Amino acid sequence: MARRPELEEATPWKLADHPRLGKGKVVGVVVLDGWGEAPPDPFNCIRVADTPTMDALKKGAPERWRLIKAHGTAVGLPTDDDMGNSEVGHNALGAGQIYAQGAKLVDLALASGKIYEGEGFKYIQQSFETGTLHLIGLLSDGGVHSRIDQLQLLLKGASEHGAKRIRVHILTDGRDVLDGSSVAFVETLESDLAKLREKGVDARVASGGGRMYVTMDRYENDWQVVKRGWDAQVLGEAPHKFQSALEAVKTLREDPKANDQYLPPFVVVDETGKPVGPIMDGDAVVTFNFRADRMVMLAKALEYETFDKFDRVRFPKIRYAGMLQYDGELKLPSHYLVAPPEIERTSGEYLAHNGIRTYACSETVKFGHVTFFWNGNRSGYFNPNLEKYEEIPSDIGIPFNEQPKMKAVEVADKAKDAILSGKYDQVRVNIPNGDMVGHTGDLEATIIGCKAADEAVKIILDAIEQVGGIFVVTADHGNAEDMVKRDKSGKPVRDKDGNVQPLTSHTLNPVPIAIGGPGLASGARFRKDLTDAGLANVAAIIMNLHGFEAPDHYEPTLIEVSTAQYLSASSADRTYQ
Ligand SMILES: O=C(O)[C@H](O)COP(=O)(O)O
Ligand SMILES: [Mn+2]
Ligand SMILES: [Mn+2]
Repeated sequence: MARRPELEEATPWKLADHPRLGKGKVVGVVVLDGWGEAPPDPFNCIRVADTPTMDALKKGAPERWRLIKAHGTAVGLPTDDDMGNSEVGHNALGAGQIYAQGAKLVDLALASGKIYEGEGFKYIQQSFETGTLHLIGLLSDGGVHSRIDQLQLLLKGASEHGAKRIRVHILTDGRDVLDGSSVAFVETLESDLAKLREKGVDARVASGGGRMYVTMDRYENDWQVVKRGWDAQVLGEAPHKFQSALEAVKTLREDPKANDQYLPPFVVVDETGKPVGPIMDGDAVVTFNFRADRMVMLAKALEYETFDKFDRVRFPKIRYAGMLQYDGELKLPSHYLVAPPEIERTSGEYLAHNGIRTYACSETVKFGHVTFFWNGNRSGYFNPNLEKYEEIPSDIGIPFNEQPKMKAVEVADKAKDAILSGKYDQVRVNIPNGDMVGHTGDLEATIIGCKAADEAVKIILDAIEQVGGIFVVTADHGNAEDMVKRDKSGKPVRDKDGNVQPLTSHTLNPVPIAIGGPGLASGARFRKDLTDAGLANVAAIIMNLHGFEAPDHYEPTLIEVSTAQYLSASSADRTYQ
């Protein structure tokens, strides 16, 4: 969606009072990451897990529980075949509006050719005569952080616009796509690069590694991840050396414990053992991921003159552009190929203008989700006097199936303290387990993670009960509710030995939303219409619960307040209402 400057002028920041819902109640907002709704099934870890709190919300108060869409066009993705993800999910939850997201904007810019006319491309183009163009990013068709078809178009377009020497630095996926799919993606890329070579462009893969071990850390959880990538991409140094990327990925996958997400770093070398593509002075670099969170750290390393997160050894003088600008507040990177969605007038900004005091918390791996993504990809506060964001350090250097409870209870305890403190009107958290453990593909661990997430919800709901507050519990997209690769009819795919393949990715499923708490007016319930509603409708709900009407340009609220002070579920059934 285009920038709408008219909003700045015409729309006041002051929100109208809600005619029926009062002010002054603490509102607890819980986002369960990767918690979708699907029928019971042995591969639905949420249904298998013991989740009494979430079950009570669903069964206890049917007028206050419903499903909302969390994927595809409902969250601004190109098609309804696109699974949801945290960036678009939290953007929609926080912004209350549906914006065409990075994936779509890049598609449009590539299709129209406008990408090559923009400032970002013209900037890197200045290096093409004498330097190399390096493309760094996630190699898959997951559509969450990047897409291989966009990389293919960019390779073609860049060579047609003057790039003579191109080096691709790949990050293998296995998280948004099936583990093991890296080999086929490398084959596709190698074949494209071979075609470019036939046309006289010196194009090769120069380095690689698994996304979770090389480069794609987020929220400064572990800079060593970025350093491993830097050493391979910039310095041409890695523990593994191969003469081609295909040989690299095939060989590294021979290790029985190998996993695309965690492949070790490698560099591609020539016959003499020399790396074929370290990043040098005078080169151009593009990070081709459109999603921000896992590219910001590398962007800082590539762009910031002063940098102390690890020893860069060499800081090449390059022309660097992101596929998008990843951080609107930091203006990072300063050059980019496609303008990001200008997510404006988020609920956080509105509520800050209306005096709402907000506390937000998660553990490191999801901290930016309830702050940065929630606020439309802006870091920092709208009003530091009204907001406090707190981060619980995540475990470092272990896959989350080894610690599936993660910091769920710690995050919930922080939220509880914030709720009981009387200092905040909104207490917002992200509970990561369903998603982070779900991405490991480990069913047993995911079941433990879902139980822990449910316990965290209970801690928060109990605190809300204690202060007479209101809660909203929802999720950003599915993951843990479907953990197996399925055929078109929905049956798990089994190999000849009867084994299934774990599904590590998100899903297309809707997510639940529940409202309640002693502070919620007794006639408040979900409307029966708007059956197609999605995550973007949640911001209006939250504004209502703070006693405000949502602005007209927001997706509509899903709440109505009936005059008959009656809810059909018997209160005996209701643990929370
Ligand atoms: O970055 C990741 O971990 C995955 O690609 C997507 O997961 P998220 O959208 O839940 O962060
Ligand atoms: Mn998520
Ligand atoms: Mn996820």
